[in-house]
Amino acid sequence: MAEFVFFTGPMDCGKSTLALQLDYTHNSTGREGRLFTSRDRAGEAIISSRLGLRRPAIEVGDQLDFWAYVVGELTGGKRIDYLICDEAQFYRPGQVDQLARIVDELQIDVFAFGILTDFQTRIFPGSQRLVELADRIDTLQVRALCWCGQQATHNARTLDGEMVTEGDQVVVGDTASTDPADPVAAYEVLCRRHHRRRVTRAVAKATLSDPLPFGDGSDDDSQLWD
Ligand SMILES: Nc1ncnc2c1ncn2[C@@H]1O[C@H](COP(=O)(O)OP(=O)(O)O)[C@@H](O)[C@H]1O
Ligand SMILES: Cc1cn([C@H]2C[C@H](O)[C@@H](COP(=O)(O)O)O2)c(=O)[nH]c1=O
Repeated sequence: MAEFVFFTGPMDCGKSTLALQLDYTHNSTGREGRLFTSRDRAGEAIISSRLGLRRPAIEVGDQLDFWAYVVGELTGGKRIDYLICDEAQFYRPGQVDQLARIVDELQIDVFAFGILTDFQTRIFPGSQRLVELADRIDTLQVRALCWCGQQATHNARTLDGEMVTEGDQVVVGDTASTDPADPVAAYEVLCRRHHRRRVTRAVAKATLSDPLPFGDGSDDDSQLWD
């Protein structure tokens, strides 16, 4: 029975790495897959992981019809056993419906990877549809950490180290970007408490005399309430 799985977690938790690992594992057993992505930081039509792995992929623009693409390949005599779909938060909900149809009617596994929520803690429309339709939602096991040492569950967009609260939902960017000349937006993963209080690593460093990176820290930032 084919499966529709949504692998999710905050930025920088290893989703793209797992996507490429799954492709490698399935492909090495003789299965044929197709890789898709949307607006990867490394550029168009590429899946890149921070561990250095990179693979060419099909870029998912708004017009891409997964169903038509797969049916076209199959009727052209090609074989497809699975799809790897990275940055799936950027897919249109209708495209996620197409993926579910591919699983059910063509018996092709679909493995989708993406973040759930944006910098304002709102769910991306594509991720919402994935939550609604996937057979299984798998939260990644490599837990990204907030600067305080708690599990990072939220994605903050930053400017000069401070959290930004207004802006477009989609702005491609990276958690490692510290270069102000870097064209991509900067992001930082935080626990809910520090996302709510807008306490990024830089703010904590500037405000707290002794930020405790892995202590309990329960009241250390009480002065940082707005
Ligand atoms: N130099 C490194 N050495 C070991 N692991 C690394 C290194 N750089 C990144 N990682 C791992 O890769 C993860 C990010 O992987 P990536 O696939 O790019 O994440 P995502 O797609 O979820 O944003 C980090 O959480 C960390 O575990
Ligand atoms: C929170 C948030 C993120 N994005 C972008 C930033 C990155 O380009 C991707 C996430 O990639 P990753 O492989 O999971 O690190 O999403 C965005 O456009 N808007 C946001 O609010």
